[in-house]
Amino acid sequence: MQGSNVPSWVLTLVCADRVGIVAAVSRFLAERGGFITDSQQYADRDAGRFFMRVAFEATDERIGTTTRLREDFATVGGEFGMDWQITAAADRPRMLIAVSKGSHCLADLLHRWQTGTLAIDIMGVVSNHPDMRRITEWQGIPFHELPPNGDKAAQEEALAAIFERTWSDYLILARYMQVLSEELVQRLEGRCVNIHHSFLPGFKGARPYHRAHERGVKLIGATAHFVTADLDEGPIIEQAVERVDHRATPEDMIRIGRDIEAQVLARAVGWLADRRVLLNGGKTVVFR
Ligand SMILES: Nc1nc2c(c(=O)[nH]1)N[C@@H](CN(C=O)c1ccc(C(=O)N[C@@H](CCC(=O)O)C(=O)O)cc1)CN2
Repeated sequence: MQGSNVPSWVLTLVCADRVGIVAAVSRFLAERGGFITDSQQYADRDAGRFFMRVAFEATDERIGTTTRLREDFATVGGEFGMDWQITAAADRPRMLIAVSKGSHCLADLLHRWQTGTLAIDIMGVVSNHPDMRRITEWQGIPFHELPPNGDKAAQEEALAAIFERTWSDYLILARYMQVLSEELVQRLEGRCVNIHHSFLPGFKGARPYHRAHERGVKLIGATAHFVTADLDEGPIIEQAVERVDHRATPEDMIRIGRDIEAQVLARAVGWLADRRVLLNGGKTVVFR
């Protein structure tokens, strides 16, 4: 089998670390003519946990279908107590995007999706303001305006209902400026990612650029992280910084920060789409 339409898959796994994991995985694939195109692994010695991502493709019919692969791999997974996934490389994750009034991260994601450089399906955009309706519907994507601020329960119930109704895999907070309740965060555990406009752990919460300016920092940045109930404390997926100096006003920092935020969030979403991000307690393993 040759060429780009060769059936291909990504296997990711996390399990207690021990001898023989890589051998078992590679034997499983070799027995079925699985051709490994990329393999990365990491042993967290402190946690005693092993992480692995293997991209592989079929060389003949022996490998079968995705369903058959999953049925067969369950034996290996069970033997090692793995938390594993096998996903067809062509399967694009379904993303629901949340935004408030800032367009820069949403516009960047929409452009990358529209130009095919971000392999995701955008199921819709939800917002607590009407401002982003035009840019969203212009791309032919459904826009959902949530109940107004102040009725958090109604707002969150509507958001959760859209997430479930669209069978979304991830909720991307692309500058969505409402703090999600613990109940909603638990409902979306490991499936909700936020872009915070600072280089965490510095300047959590609101108005980070003004506080950074007040502090006189020389670097500003942005952080993409999984969302937990604790504001801006979730496992970090990606970060980046830019140099600033004494002449930079808060407005300059906000302007410089927009580009950093958009790039960091797009990289994080791209790695999620490629199944390159694994949770490791309060941290992540990212097989770039
Ligand atoms: N449970 C969580 N929810 C959210 C997180 C998070 O980490 N955990 N990140 C935020 C995004 N964010 C910073 O990145 C952020 C958003 C909002 C606020 C805030 O203080 N909001 C005020 C209202 C502001 C407004 O209406 O404009 C509030 O909710 O009272 C701080 C940080 C997204 N949600």
